[in-house]
Amino acid sequence: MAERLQVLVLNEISENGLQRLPSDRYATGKNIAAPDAVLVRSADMHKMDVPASVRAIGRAGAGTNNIPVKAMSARGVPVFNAPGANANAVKELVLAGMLLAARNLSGALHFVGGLVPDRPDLEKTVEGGKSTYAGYELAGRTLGIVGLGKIGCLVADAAIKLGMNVLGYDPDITVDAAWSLPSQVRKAGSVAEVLRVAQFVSLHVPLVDATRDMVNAQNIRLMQPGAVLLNFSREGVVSDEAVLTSLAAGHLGRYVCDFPSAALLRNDRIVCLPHLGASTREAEENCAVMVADQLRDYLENGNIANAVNFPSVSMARESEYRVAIANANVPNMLGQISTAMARAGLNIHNMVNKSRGDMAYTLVDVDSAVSDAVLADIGAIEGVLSARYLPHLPG
Ligand SMILES: NC(=O)C1=CN([C@@H]2O[C@H](COP(=O)(O)OP(=O)(O)OC[C@H]3O[C@@H](n4cnc5c(N)ncnc54)[C@H](O)[C@@H]3O)[C@@H](O)[C@H]2O)C=CC1
Ligand SMILES: O=C(O)CCC(=O)C(=O)O
Repeated sequence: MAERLQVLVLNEISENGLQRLPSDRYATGKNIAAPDAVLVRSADMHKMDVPASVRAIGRAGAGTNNIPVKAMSARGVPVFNAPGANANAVKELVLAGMLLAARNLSGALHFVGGLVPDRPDLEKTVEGGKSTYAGYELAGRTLGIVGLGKIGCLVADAAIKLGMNVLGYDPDITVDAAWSLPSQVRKAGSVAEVLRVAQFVSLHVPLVDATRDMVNAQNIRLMQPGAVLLNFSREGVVSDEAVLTSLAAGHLGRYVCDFPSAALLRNDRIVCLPHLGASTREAEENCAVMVADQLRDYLENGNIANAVNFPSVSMARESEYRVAIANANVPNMLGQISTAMARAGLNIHNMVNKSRGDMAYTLVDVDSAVSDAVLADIGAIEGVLSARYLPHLPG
């Protein structure tokens, strides 16, 4: 049996996903010393020395802020994610979050949890206590969404169906996302406008430099008195300090978030969930299957779909002998690569080259086997970040 590809699995990954990596070709597990690839959910890979053997990283989810993407790009290692695969799960939890806030559900549940079962006045206590938890309805209220990607668009659609008014802000909205939005969604021109107008504000952006502290001490003041802020994006997108100050001043009504930092605990106006957004059977399976399929196609065929740091590249196999090269997006790389191949007497059968920002990626199918020496020649070209030989596996 040919040597199996080694996949280090850093978190619990749905079995349905792991099964996409058949055991005759792949070894998967938590204790793999020289992995070819890594499968991860939320584990913080910034704290880890990513072994030199790693050729690809698959994030079974959306956000990649737990992965050192820049360092991986410099090594020619693509980081795959699973766009949209957990979006419905997050959308449903955002709806739950709005209802938790509007109907005072966490306080109400706490009240009921404290009732004494065999007291004869139980019913009276329930009826007497309930007025404390009276709330308001979502229909007719305004929801502002920052980030109209996979999740933001689903939240917008669901909120419209619940009778809410929706406005959204996303300066880089994709054409597909814009097409998917209900026509009733109003376009906002800034985060400030969203904060000013909406009674509920839900954030659905990645954590990057530009979104860090997106809601902060300066702009939280723009929110309507009693408004609800929902953060299912990431810790860091909202300033905890700004939230605590605004809540203490009686300005912000409630904060609902999926990231329970120490500062946010034990505050009855804050609803903290333990990063549960994507924790449904369906989302875990969708993410794991999508990312395992992408990893496998990359490891075996060099094809790339849904990498956050590489262009999408796919070429049907027309030859048994394929070379995959990641290189800096600078002039004359293709010339040097094809010269190295020609020197070795290799005839190019088919080829595709694409770039994205500083990164370029090339697949070359040749008519005969490629030696280690040719691969080393290509790898030695200045600007080549990685070069792999991918002979077609039988089956
Ligand atoms: N709580 C949880 O368990 C989960 C959290 N997430 C978080 O939600 C984020 C969004 O996920 P998806 O919607 O799937 O990603 P996505 O990539 O489909 O959408 C993100 C959107 O944010 C927009 N954006 C980026 N910077 C912006 C800015 N400064 N202002 C306004 N819009 C901006 C982008 O243009 C894009 O349309 C993820 O990056 C992750 O951090 C995602 C899944 C689960
Ligand atoms: O895998 C998880 O549970 C986290 C999901 C998430 O935060 C994401 O997909 O960005």
